[in-house]
Amino acid sequence: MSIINPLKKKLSVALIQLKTTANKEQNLRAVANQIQKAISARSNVDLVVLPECFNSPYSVKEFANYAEPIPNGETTKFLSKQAADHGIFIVGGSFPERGDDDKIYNTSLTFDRKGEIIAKHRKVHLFDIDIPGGITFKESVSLSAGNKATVFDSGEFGKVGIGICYDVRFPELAILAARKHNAGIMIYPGAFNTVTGPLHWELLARSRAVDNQIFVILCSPARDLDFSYHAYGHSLVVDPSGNVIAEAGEGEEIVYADLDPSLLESARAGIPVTTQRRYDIYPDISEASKVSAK
Ligand SMILES: O=C(O)CCC(=O)C(=O)O
Repeated sequence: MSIINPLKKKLSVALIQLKTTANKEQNLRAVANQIQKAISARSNVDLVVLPECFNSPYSVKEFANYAEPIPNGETTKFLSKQAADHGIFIVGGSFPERGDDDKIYNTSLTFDRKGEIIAKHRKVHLFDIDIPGGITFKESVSLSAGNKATVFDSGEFGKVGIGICYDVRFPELAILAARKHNAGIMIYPGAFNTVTGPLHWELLARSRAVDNQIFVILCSPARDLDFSYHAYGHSLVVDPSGNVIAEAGEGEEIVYADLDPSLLESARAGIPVTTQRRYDIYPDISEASKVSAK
């Protein structure tokens, strides 16, 4: 059985883990500086990834105040120009979008080397949790959920799936991207916290990678204890065998990694689950799980 390798060539990525302030212009300036820094440090960077909510505080009270239309808002134009000026792909973290329906979404845009938007993902699973003594957060107070899974075709290095933060807890998005669309990479801008981060951040990234034998990238804001929401940090890259190949600490940092197609090939050749699945005995898992969720 021949191995399908969706990653067409080696891809050099830079994950920008930075602090977010309440000042949007300052946040955008900081992103521009960090992108410049990444490109100067590694001239071969193909793809830059930013964190969830990199231009606004991560707060249900603030999303509406920072929300912008797409594509005519300031942040879209800024990211497009950064991608075109540097000739790189950018997965633009996420920022609050004001939709045509006047609802607010947590949205991630991806740009190609010319600055064109090639993907738009609205977070589909809103972060509504309540852990007594731990953390309570309810994005649905001010955000609406997107209603589609997102995969883009980069052309040069194959297909890539996008999710945002809490989306990583739902294996279905990565399964769809990897198995239906043949994506070799899942990228999740995220902002886990100091309660669920230590428990699940790395575990979930490694799980999605091993489930599908793909690369998984998670990019977080840096931790800022002066802010109400304490992001976990630890932006990371996991290879298709589940190894963490690059990881940040908690502060501001740029994480670099090369995604090497041979790692994907050897993971799939050594443990050939991609060719051993028994679709005859699990023909429609999503129908079955809908029943159990009732
Ligand atoms: O799933 C978690 O524990 C954190 C999720 C989160 O912070 C988010 O979706 O923004």
